[in-house]
Amino acid sequence: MPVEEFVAGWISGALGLVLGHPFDTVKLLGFFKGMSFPIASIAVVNSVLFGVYSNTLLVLTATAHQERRAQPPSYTHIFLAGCTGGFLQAYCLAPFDLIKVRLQNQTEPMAQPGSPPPQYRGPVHCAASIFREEGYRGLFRGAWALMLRDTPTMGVYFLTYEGLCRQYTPEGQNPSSATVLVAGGFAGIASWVAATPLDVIKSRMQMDGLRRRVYQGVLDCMVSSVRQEGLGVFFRGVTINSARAFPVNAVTFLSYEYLLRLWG
Ligand SMILES: CN(C)C(=N)NCCC[C@H](N)C(=O)O
Repeated sequence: MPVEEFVAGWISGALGLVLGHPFDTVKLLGFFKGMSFPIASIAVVNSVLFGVYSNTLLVLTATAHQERRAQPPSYTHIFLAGCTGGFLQAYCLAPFDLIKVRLQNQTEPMAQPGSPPPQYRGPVHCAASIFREEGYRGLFRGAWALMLRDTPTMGVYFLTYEGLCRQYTPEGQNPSSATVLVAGGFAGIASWVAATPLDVIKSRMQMDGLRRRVYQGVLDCMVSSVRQEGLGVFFRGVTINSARAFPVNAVTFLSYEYLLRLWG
C-alpha cells in the first residue's frame, strides 16, 4: 500500500490547521490557545482521509496518483473513494472530536464571573475522565453521527475538488497552483455546507450523557431539535465554517499536491 499519500495528508492537514487557527480561536473561545492537541488530531485524521482516498482509487481504478492526470478516474469512483476516506476518518476523529466539543462547552459558561471551576483540566484529563465515567464506548459517543456526517461529505469534498480542477485545466496536464487553491477552497466550503446539519446533531449527541441522557439516538436528536428550534437549527455556524474552510482547504490541497509531485 503506497504510504506517501498518508504522509502528504498529515503534513497538509497540519498546515491547513495553522492557517485556520484564528477562526478556530474565535469559534472555540480560546480552546485552541494550545496547538499541540489540534495538530496531533487533525493531522492524523487528514492523513487517514487522504491516504484512504488515494488507496481506494488505486483499488477501484488500478491507477496510482502519478497516473491519474493522464487517466482520470470517473466521478463515481472519486465519490466512492471520498466516501470511504470519510467513513474511516470519522472513526479516527470520533474521540478527538468528542474531547474538543466537551472542552468547548465547558469554556462557554466559564465566561461568567463566579462560575464553578472547569470539570476538565485539558484534553488528556478530559479523555481520562470520559473513559473512567462513561467507559470505552463513552469516547465514541456521537461517532455514528460523525460517520453519517463525514461519509457523503467527503465524497462531495473530492468531487468538487476534482471537478473544478478538470474544468480549468487542459486535458492530461497538472492543475496550476491558482486552480488548486481555488478548487481546494471551494471543496472545503462545499463539504462544510453539506456537513453542517449533521455537525449540529453530532455536537448535541456528544454533549448528551454529561448530566443525563436526553436523546434516544441520532433521529430522536434531529426531531427534537427541529421541534424546539425550527429548521434553521441545521444551518447554525455555516457562515463561519465556510469562511474558515476556504483558506484551510486551499492550503491543504496545495501542499498535498506539491508534496506528491515532489516525491514523484
Ligand atoms: C466535516 N468536514 C466538512 C470536513 N472534514 N471537511 C473536509 C475538510 C477538512 C479540513 N481539515 C477542515 O477542517 O476544513
